[in-house]
Amino acid sequence: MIHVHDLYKQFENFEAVKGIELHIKKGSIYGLLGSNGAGKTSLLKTIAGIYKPNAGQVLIEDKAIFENIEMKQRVIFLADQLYFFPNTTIKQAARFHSDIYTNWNNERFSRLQEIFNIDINKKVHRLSKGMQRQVAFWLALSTMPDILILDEPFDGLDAVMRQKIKNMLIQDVAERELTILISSHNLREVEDLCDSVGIMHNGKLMIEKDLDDLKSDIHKIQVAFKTGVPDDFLSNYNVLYKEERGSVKLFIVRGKEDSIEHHVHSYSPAIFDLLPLTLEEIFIYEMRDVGYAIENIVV
Ligand SMILES: Nc1ncnc2c1ncn2[C@@H]1O[C@H](COP(=O)(O)OP(=O)(O)OP(=O)(O)O)[C@@H](O)[C@H]1O
Repeated sequence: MIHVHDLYKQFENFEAVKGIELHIKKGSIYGLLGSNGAGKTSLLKTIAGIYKPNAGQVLIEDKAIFENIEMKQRVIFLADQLYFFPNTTIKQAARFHSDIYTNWNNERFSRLQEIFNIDINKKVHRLSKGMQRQVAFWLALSTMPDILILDEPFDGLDAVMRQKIKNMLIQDVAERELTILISSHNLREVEDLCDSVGIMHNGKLMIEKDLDDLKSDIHKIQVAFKTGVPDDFLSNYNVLYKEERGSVKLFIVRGKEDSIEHHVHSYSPAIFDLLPLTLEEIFIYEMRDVGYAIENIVV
């Protein structure tokens, strides 16, 4: 559905997005992760057709999105910093959206009011930060988009509202094949929602994988041997990290569970545990692998 091909976005002399290839299937939820300043927002805004690419292409259903009014009807971008016209009430904002978006669904807007439970005559800028975010989702979902592009979407929402909104998103994906691209630093949220993830660093996409594949491809090993670690232990594996915890050694290794288990057992360890990593741990070790590590800083 979304194809990004060799995409570059430059601000004056600074290249924020450098040759990105990205493919998102219809009806999937894609999580874009990355370090601060990696270029995620720049990429999202270019995919949403807000920024013009300096080179490369963003194709949605094989058509370029930039200045494509028809396509923009079907794509909603929710920015990390929301903007509403000054002094606008929710009702006025809804009317504005209904004038712009031809698929606007008034019935849905009314039904969602029961969930968000905010008086539509209230001025949006007088609402709390979390309530403004609720209004943004309320309006976005009422336009019946085919693609939702979300930049730090859950920022400011309480836990109950976050779950409600996630359920609504999942329902739209299941029922009408909504496609979602979401960037968040809350990796637990991404882990819950997404079926594919991409990790960006310094303007480039380092990894793009199904979440299940990503998780089945990297493991934590805790192991101890009676007579120290054998010399060639894990020599055929890509070890991302190792640490000694007394006699127990910890390794973060790329590889499938079966292969690692078979390999480690062949050395008859005294203690052996093989554990999956959370997305947060995978992110930290993958970033460490490209030189973006947590330092032991003493202040
Ligand atoms: N409008 C702009 N003009 C100039 N430079 C910009 C502009 N927008 C972004 N940049 C630069 O591009 C780089 C990437 O910024 P971007 O906001 O895309 O990163 P990000 O991955 O979303 O970061 P974060 O996780 O911190 O929100 C940064 O160095 C930023 O200073």
